[in-house]
Amino acid sequence: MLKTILPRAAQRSVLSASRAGPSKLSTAPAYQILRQVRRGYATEAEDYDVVLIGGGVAGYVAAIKAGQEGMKVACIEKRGALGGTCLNVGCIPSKSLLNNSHMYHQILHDTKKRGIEVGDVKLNLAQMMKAKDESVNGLTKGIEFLFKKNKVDYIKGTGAFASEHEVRVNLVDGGEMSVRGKNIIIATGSESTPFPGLEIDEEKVVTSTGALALKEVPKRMVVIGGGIIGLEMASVWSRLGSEVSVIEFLGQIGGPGMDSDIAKQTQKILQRQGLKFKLNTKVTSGEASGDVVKLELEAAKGGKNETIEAEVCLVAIGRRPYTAGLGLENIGIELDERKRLVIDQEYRTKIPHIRVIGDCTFGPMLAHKAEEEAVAAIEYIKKGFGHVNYGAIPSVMYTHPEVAWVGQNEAELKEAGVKYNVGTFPFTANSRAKTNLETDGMVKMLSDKETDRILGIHIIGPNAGEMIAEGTLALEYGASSEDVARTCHAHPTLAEAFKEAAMSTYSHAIHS
Ligand SMILES: Cc1cc2nc3c(=O)[nH]c(=O)nc-3n(C[C@H](O)[C@H](O)[C@H](O)COP(=O)(O)OP(=O)(O)OC[C@H]3O[C@@H](n4cnc5c(N)ncnc54)[C@H](O)[C@@H]3O)c2cc1C
Ligand SMILES: NC(=O)c1ccc[n+]([C@@H]2O[C@H](COP(=O)([O-])OP(=O)(O)OC[C@H]3O[C@@H](n4cnc5c(N)ncnc54)[C@H](O)[C@@H]3O)[C@@H](O)[C@H]2O)c1
Repeated sequence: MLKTILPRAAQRSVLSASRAGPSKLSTAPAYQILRQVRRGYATEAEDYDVVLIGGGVAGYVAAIKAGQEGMKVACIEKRGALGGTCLNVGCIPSKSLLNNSHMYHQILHDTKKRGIEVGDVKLNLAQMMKAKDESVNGLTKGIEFLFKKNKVDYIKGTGAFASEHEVRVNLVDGGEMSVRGKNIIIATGSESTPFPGLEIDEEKVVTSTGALALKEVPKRMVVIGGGIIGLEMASVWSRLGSEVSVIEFLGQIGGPGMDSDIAKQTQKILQRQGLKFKLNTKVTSGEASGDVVKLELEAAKGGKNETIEAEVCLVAIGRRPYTAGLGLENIGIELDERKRLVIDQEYRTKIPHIRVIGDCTFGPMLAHKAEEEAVAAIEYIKKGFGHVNYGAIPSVMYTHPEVAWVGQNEAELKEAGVKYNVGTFPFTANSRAKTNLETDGMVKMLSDKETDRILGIHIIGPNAGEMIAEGTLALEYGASSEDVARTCHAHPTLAEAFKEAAMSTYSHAIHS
């Protein structure tokens, strides 16, 4: 049973406004909540089949899927907009800035050789940010539309467990309500891991959220962490004119999963674009003083120390699950040592009707992984079976060129003692890449030495993020490299490089 509890002040405002007549009543704050309830943001109906806490990719996809399955569903989201990190401060705004900063950089440095001479090129950062915000707003509103279409009740507020079946919600517009769920799914996502001692103000010391909304191009930017967030944001601001240095603790960039051959090529290309790297280097401390941020650096394996200064410092050392204020103590659910909610293969916590999906539990922190889990979790509830192949989840870094991979990399195969074949094909030998004057990069394929089954695909090159879909499908269907090599690919396309890498894995490529 859903209860709408209005604060005393709000009750008074409804009462006095109702005495003043209908025009005053409709603007009273408490009436707005009731109107939200009637509009479908919340409902006075009975218990829900499924309640989602969190309206990010995991939560909103699960809510829509549950609606499609005919279940009575509510989704509680506290940020005042649907789509979570991905749509509001992650995938979408970062790709908008990556795309448009690339166009700007290309017009400045690349079009002349193509026979396109452009006059006075100017950056209008405010307009670039506006274009980003418009994409975000359009997409988040689109989810609200899908909620209505699939009869999902959208409750704007912060949810916390009152008991195993009841979630208390502090509404964004004031007031409280409680919802009961036969099933409750936690999808509360993740947050940036802070760097000890460096206070985030999102202006000088920023996480990705601040880096997506800087008001001017900093003269210098220092990035702590050469993972995906670090490299995507470093690319944006370097293209727009900042001198960017990336400090990475490990001996290679790209974060976990990137094949080391590909990581080396990526670093070379990004260096050519102007990025500076310090690998095997640990940031030990930092502070903002006056107009600059100063970081103390130390060689990871001991050695000389140095100081680096910049106008803006981006902290990009990973993300951690977010479960603050969820009232987990009220239901006795615990976190593991990395603050992840512990679940079984069907996403169930130790309280079986409470499940967890997305960034706040195990696995890569990726939007498409969250989406797969959302569909599977609802299928487990509705039908008793679901499916996610964790061995075939692609990763894409949207730098230029893009870097994409799926399956295992060479170091992982070596460590597991698996015998494998390697095939590579460079874009310098691909006709379409040559005509497009975009020849940086290669496709690398790894297959089982005995069976030829594909084990991993690693690409750096133009449109790698699209091309990896073919690799993911091949991996999902258990294809051999010969299967791909014998599949006809249209000419002239970049995808021919994928086919030729497969040919080189099981036999020989034609064009190299
Ligand atoms: C800069 C950046 C770029 C990224 N780019 C990509 C990319 O290109 N591709 C990709 O696959 N992934 C990308 N990611 C990762 C992707 O954003 C996450 O994997 C994805 O958002 C996870 O979805 P989620 O639903 O699990 O969590 P989230 O998207 O974090 O959503 C969780 C939601 O729950 C809400 N919430 C939390 N607690 C409560 C509560 N108690 N009550 C109500 N609501 C609550 C939060 O407000 C939030 O909206 C990027 C991340 C960042 C930071
Ligand atoms: N395109 C995408 O799919 C995309 C884009 C952005 C973010 N994401 C997701 O967001 C998550 C977080 O991204 P991220 O880049 O912050 O994390 P990450 O784990 O990918 O990279 C963090 C890097 O920081 C380094 N590091 C840690 N401490 C350090 C220190 N003290 N000094 C120097 N280096 C240090 C680590 O060695 C690592 O390489 C990732 O899981 C990623 O999947 C995905």
